[in-house]
Amino acid sequence: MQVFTTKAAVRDSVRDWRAAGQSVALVPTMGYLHRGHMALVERAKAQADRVVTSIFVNPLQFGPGEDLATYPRDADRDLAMLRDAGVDGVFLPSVEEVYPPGAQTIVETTDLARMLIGKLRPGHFRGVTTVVTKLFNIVQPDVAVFGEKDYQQLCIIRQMVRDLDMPLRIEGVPTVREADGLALSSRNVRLTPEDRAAAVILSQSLFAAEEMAKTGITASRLRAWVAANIQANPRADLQSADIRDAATLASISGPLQRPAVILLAVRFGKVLLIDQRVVTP
Ligand SMILES: Nc1ncnc2c1ncn2[C@@H]1O[C@H](COP(=O)(O)OP(=O)(O)OP(=O)(O)O)[C@@H](O)[C@H]1O
Ligand SMILES: CC(C)(CO)[C@@H](O)C(=O)[O-]
Ligand code: BAL
Repeated sequence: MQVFTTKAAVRDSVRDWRAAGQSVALVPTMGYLHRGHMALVERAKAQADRVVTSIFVNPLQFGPGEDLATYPRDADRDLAMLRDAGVDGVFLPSVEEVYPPGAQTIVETTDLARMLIGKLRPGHFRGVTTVVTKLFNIVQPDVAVFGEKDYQQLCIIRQMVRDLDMPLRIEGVPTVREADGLALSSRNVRLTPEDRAAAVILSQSLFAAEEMAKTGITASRLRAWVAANIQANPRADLQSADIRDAATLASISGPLQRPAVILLAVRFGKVLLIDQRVVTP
């Protein structure tokens, strides 16, 4: 496995692979890897001859007062996991390598980036789409793999690729969960034991809502039930609970007619957890 710290180094290797007729998949991450990330790597391996994983905690997607400084990091452990998984290259750049002084250009989807998590974290998705565009341009993959856990992020990236005619395919991978249902997330390690136990309320609410969706309940009632179920837990500080069209993220309120996605953002102490579930009528 090669570890690249510069854009030039990753480009050189990708050029050699391409010259040998090989296809390339990219798995962008912020590191502190877990089984969810490894599911993305497995999907990438099934989609291309070569797999590059990037590890970069992107300052541009963190707002003032967010957890950039305390975001969990362990590059050695990450590299060992990626080597064991048979990844070909890891792009592990410094902030200066990605953002040389004087950069001015941003990439932004308009409507999709302002709703939901975009309201809770203003500017967050502009940081994501800007860095993801840069990663796509640096690595030039045939396919890039993202998790459905960050559902809005996945929708925004698909929209960006369509809107800007980016020449690659986007693959989404279902959320990998702990045995009790909690979605794996790098931030889970920052939960206190009490909050870790309480955090199961997200997936429990989503799984219950999935069953309720089959009974003809309206979208507004389902949203209200999920919100109330989470608010009944004294440790959970509900930030948002929404039900949207699964394909477009448009608001819905009446009887469910198409697949819908329930999107949750809940704070436990200082830790913001998100989760989602697509439900079908
Ligand atoms: N439990 C999971 N199952 C599948 N994919 C996941 C899971 N968790 C994260 N991913 C995906 O991994 C990629 C990198 O995400 P990231 O490095 O931010 O990890 P994370 O665990 O979501 O961290 P955090 O939510 O704490 O920022 C994203 O495409 C994300 O959707
Ligand atoms: C896609 C991403 C790697 C961009 O920094 C990040 O938002 C993430 O880890 O989901
Ligand atoms: N997985 C999304 C990255 C972030 O929370 O900033």
